Amino acid sequence: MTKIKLCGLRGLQDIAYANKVNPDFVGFVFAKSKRQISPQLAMGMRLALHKEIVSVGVFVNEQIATICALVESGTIAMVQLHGDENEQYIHALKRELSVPVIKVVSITCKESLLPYLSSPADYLLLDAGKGGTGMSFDWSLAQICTRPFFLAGGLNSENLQKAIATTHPFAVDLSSGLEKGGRKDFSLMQQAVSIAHRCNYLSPS
Ligand SMILES: O=C(O)c1ccccc1NCC(=O)[C@H](O)[C@H](O)COP(=O)(O)O
Repeated sequence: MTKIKLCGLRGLQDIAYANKVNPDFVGFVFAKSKRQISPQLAMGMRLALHKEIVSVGVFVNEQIATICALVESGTIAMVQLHGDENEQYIHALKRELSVPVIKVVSITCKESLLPYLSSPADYLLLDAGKGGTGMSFDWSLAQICTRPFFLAGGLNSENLQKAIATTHPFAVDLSSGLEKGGRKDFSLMQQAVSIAHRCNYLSPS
């Protein structure tokens, strides 16, 4: 089984869909974006979400105190850093928190991953660009990733199986590919979870 994160959920309807399709993770975007939600809405969504599903907060160059408040309130149980956060920032965050941290790497060339292979983050997330863009990168560039990673960037139910077979991720992460008319679509969410959970590839550990 490959784990799956459904990112950019924006309201209680999306949570009702997630509870039915049962992903491993859902993502709440707190960064400035068309998918940004408030801490108050996120807390309401967390309360409505099944306990077994992990809620991940997505941030871009956020104040550490803001992230800590969301973890301490129980709104999120994992942190995704989608900006220019360096190792010093991640060490500082990890001194404050005991939840797992994901550092996003934007993959543009063969060398993109190299500086992150020894990152203090618990996981890397390989993406194509600034986040939630629906763009893919060249999956062959994931080959040098010697640690468990999330694969993201332009994934959808058409290309998901091939992406998993090519890169062997710990988990996949989708947002744009789950949307129709800018809103999450139940049947796209259901298809994506079913494909990921049927695939049995493990990333290196
Ligand atoms: O979704 C956004 O708008 C967003 C904005 C700023 C930082 C991150 C953001 N999203 C993160 C994600 O949705 C996923 O981690 C990933 O980038 C999936 O993207 P895609 O499936 O290509 O839409």
